[in-house]
Amino acid sequence: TRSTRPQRLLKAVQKHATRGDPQSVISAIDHFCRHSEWAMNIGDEKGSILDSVVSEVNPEKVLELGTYCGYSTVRIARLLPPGARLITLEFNADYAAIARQVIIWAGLEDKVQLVEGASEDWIPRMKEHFGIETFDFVFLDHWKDRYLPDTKLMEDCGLLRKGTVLLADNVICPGVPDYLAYVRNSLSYKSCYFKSHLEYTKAEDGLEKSVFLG
Ligand SMILES: O=C(NCCCCc1cc2cnccc2s1)c1cc(-c2ccc(F)cc2)cc(O)c1O
Ligand SMILES: [Mg+2]
Repeated sequence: TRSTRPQRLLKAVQKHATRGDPQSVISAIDHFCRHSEWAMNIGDEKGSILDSVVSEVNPEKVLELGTYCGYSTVRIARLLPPGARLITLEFNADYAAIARQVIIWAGLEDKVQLVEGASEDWIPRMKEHFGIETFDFVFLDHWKDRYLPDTKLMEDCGLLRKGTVLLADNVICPGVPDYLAYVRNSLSYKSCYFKSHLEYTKAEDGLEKSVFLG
């Protein structure tokens, strides 16, 4: 039967990228998505903003909600200091299988723990299952109607500390209006918007960076 888009994306990585070279994996995926088939990776333009925020935070403990093919996982993990850890949640088992192989091709498997399942099931288990106290950086890129409930769930589970940085993708397209209203109006967050474009297109999109104030 016909291959899936993530399978074709992985083939492009294995054909054009150099094993152990994260930048070549990033470039191969961006080339595939720009010249062959669009896919919902954060992309190179928003990806550069992600890189700058990750470099500024220099996190030890990272949570990514929404792995997809592992593009942003590789972008983040390649910037982490030795000993830092990234936990990434993916709901779709087929996407997770592709992402595992992309992460291995990039040579970043030692920094990344990919977990299959729903955020609402795993967030309450982070402490006892992964020995996590709090996260330094959280990247939200999963179901857009889960950004707000999962942020409140992370607050309630004590997973955020003074200074934890949340970075949310797609705050314009597809859009997360309830989440934006919350982080921009809550006294517990200092929030700012990074205007950009929907991956590989001219449509407006952007990232919202929100610092938890405790
Ligand atoms: O849906 C998007 N991402 C979410 C898929 C995640 C499913 C998961 C749920 C879940 C639950 N628990 C744990 C892990 C996970 S992973 C998405 C969509 C577009 C887009 C698509 C069409 C379009 F015309 C314009 C934009 C662009 C983007 O950048 C996206 O990120
Ligand atoms: Mg996204």
